[in-house]
Amino acid sequence: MTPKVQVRAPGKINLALHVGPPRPDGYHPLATLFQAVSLYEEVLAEAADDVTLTIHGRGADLPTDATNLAVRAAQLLRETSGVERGVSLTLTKEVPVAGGMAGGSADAAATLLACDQLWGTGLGREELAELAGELGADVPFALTGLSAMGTGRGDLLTPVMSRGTYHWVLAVQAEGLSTPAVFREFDALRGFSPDGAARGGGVPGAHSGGGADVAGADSAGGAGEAPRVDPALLSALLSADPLVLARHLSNDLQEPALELRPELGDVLAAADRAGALAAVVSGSGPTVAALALDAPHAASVAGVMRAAEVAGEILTVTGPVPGARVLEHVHGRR
Ligand SMILES: C[C@@](CO)(OP(=O)(O)O)[C@H](O)COP(=O)(O)OP(=O)(O)OC[C@H]1O[C@@H](n2ccc(N)nc2=O)[C@H](O)[C@@H]1O
Ligand SMILES: Nc1ncnc2c1ncn2[C@@H]1O[C@H](COP(=O)(O)OP(=O)(O)O)[C@@H](O)[C@H]1O
Repeated sequence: MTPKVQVRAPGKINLALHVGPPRPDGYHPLATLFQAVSLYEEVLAEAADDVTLTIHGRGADLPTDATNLAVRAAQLLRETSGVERGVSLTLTKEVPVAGGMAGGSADAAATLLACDQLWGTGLGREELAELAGELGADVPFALTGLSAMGTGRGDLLTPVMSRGTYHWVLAVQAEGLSTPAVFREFDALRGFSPDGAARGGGVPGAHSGGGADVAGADSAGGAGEAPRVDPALLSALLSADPLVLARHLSNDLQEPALELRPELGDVLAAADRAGALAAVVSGSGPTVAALALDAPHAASVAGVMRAAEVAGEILTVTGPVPGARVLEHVHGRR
């Protein structure tokens, strides 16, 4: 039997996303609170001579060449570990493409773990996390999952304690939004030039320093401050009470996403009318995450939002869930 490894990795939503002005390398310092949710990417890695990729589920029109994040992950691990074998990758995608839920990052994380196991490279989770950070700002979080604060480019992770399970209704759009385009719109709205210099005067939201951390009580992303996660959000996650969490959802990229996709205003309004506790654009959008009290409430909110026809699809998910996990490992022989 051909050796094979099956891994799954979750998508994420950002409960809070504070963004600073661009650094000289074009990246923006972030302070974000990630929650991994129960929408998964599955990667089946089978022993082969070359690196190849087949895609099922969403994203059947994504490239399968070396520009695909899953292929890049396999190539990077091969180069780093000196392995000369190949892998046949089969990707089954549930996470919306370019939806602000880091599906491509989950593909990369799942592929790193699957190939690491298949090839027996013996790299530890820490070394895999380093490679993950090279592939994209969101990739390290897809490895670890659960709840974490991301700083730097979003790739420096601090695990965060969270109690209970939160129920979300996701409004998924048929057409994604480009992450770089949303960051560019953010810069334009705040008067930042792409190299980090402020063009205009008052620039609420952040300054040009690279740091980001947990804020003092009322300084989450305040003027002249590095972007920060509000400690009240961390406390809310310990409360296990969705009514408390609902008061702390925020996203600095929501305004630029709405600028580029004004229809998202209708989605947020529909979530409100449907009785969601709160709703926020996830990451760079266009997926909107609406928080519910519990599973029956989420089903009811989803029903009303579906009837409002504001999104291509309405899904219900829960979070937090664990990061990339091996589902099956067949050692076999070739
Ligand atoms: C915005 C966020 C929030 O979680 O999520 P998504 O909406 O993409 O899921 C992330 O920061 C996205 O992370 P990821 O999608 O891995 O980003 P990368 O591939 O590293 O970068 C794509 C592009 O986004 C911009 N970018 C990304 C991260 C960051 N801290 N500053 C940036 O300016 C840059 O233009 C970069 O070239
Ligand atoms: N395996 C992959 N899955 C999804 N997108 C990928 C993949 N590899 C490369 N990409 C590119 O990354 C872009 C955004 O990726 P994705 O993670 O789906 O969204 P987001 O960054 O909004 O969370 C896609 O539009 C596509 O161009």
